[in-house]
Amino acid sequence: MPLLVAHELYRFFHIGDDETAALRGVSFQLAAGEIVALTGPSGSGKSTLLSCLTGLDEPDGGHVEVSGVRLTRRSEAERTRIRAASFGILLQSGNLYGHLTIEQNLRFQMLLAGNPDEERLTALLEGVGLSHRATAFSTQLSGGETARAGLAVALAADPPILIADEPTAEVDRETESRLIGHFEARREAGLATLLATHSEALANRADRIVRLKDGRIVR
Ligand SMILES: Nc1ncnc2c1ncn2[C@@H]1O[C@H](COP(=O)(O)OP(=O)(O)OP(=O)(O)O)[C@@H](O)[C@H]1O
Repeated sequence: MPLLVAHELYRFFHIGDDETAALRGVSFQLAAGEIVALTGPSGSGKSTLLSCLTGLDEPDGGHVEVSGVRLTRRSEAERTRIRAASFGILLQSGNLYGHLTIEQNLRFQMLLAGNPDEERLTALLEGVGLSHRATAFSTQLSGGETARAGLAVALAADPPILIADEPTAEVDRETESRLIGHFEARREAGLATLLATHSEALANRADRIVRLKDGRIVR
């Protein structure tokens, strides 16, 4: 059974009299042990799709299932519960609490998941190359460091599904290949990973590429 299923998702945004159809009937599946790259031009609907898949946003039509459980059209509290149990999420910004240090952010995420583990915390920091910045606050990090710290937080609870929006947007080649190593380790462990990316290097390492254009999947 696929871990994540989207059935015919539609999402419209209105600003004044203008309507943007950000998603126009997107159906999609993600299986355990799979890395899928979501690509498409700027404005094609990638971030909107990720928000709907994780229940951070509600689609106007269609629905999402996570491990066979409907996520769409539930209360905020229920969506939050399902999201916490199933997803690690890396957004383009806002992944870290600014008043906590990087290691405190990680520890907090592990506590929320009910699984504090100092060894894992150390390994995660090492894995994203931030051991030396463990006690820094997010406001003290560069763009690339912020992205890597956000990824460590998203990975902290070993989520069955990792959803990452542009995870390698601000990192150098070496760091990008290190992050790809993390995604491949998740595949080996039978975990699912969905990455929205403009990086060809990253997309080419995925098992499958799903392309969006004008809110639709193009084959
Ligand atoms: N909250 C919003 N209000 C109005 N329009 C929105 C909103 N969010 C997204 N849109 C519009 O929906 C369309 C899809 O946007 P989305 O951010 O999903 O694209 P994207 O493929 O992730 O782009 P990028 O690669 O630049 O991040 C765009 O036309 C965007 O302007």
